[in-house]
Amino acid sequence: MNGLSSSEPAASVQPAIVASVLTKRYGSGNTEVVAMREASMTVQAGEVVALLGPSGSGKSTFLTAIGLINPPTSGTIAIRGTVVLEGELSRVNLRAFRREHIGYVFQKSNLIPFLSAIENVQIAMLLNGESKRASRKRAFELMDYLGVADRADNLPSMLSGGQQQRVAVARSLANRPSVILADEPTAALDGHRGRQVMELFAKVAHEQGSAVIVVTHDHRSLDVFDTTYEMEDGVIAKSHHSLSGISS
Ligand SMILES: Nc1ncnc2c1ncn2[C@@H]1O[C@H](COP(=O)(O)OP(=O)(O)OP(=O)(O)O)[C@@H](O)[C@H]1O
Repeated sequence: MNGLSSSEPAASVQPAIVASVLTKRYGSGNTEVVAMREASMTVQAGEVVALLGPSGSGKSTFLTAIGLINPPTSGTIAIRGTVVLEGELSRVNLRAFRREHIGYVFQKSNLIPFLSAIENVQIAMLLNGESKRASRKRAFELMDYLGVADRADNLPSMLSGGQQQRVAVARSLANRPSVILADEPTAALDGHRGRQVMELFAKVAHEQGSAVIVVTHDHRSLDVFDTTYEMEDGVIAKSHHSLSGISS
């Protein structure tokens, strides 16, 4: 008996995201701002997390650090068991890693203005080596799911802010990333559409096993999330409210 069996821990047992004691300083001397102070968070595959906090508390700084866009000054970030950043030092090719594993939805949709809505979704897949035909099919399905398929061939400038944001959400899901990060993705949407987008993130997390972190000010949709964190003055803490336990 060689002892190798299916009881061997699978790679998926690793948390999807482990952020450990992240600190971020902007500037120096008189103008120094400490935007994150020893912020830590572990997110499991399939978990959908809300990050709340007042303006300027460091939420975007935290999210862009996890998104490998804005490295922390110190602390480590591991994604699916791989240490990707140690302070500002990258341990992997960040651009390639980001493209393969991370979907990001910004406060503003950041669509490419000279590509149609569907091309904006498709391009994420084309860059990952997907065929034109398969990427167009999936882009259309995602847009249909988000209620913007009828605007597929329009340029972003012809779409409302909310429609642009839904295209951006479709784009973030295109490559079935293991980590999805969204910075106030529903700010431009009405309550109903906003809730739909939050529910979609939860569905993607639960069905595809993606780890999702959503920065939000919208307390009305908090029941959709598995875990809620609050950030204040650069410090992250798990929320005391047990949302699943709210009965009223
Ligand atoms: N590039 C930068 N240079 C200097 N200071 C910055 C920079 N980016 C952010 N900050 C500062 O860091 C702190 C945290 O900002 P951050 O954008 O992360 O907060 P936030 O919680 O996302 O805010 P909001 O909810 O308003 O988007 C703020 O004091 C901000 O002014």
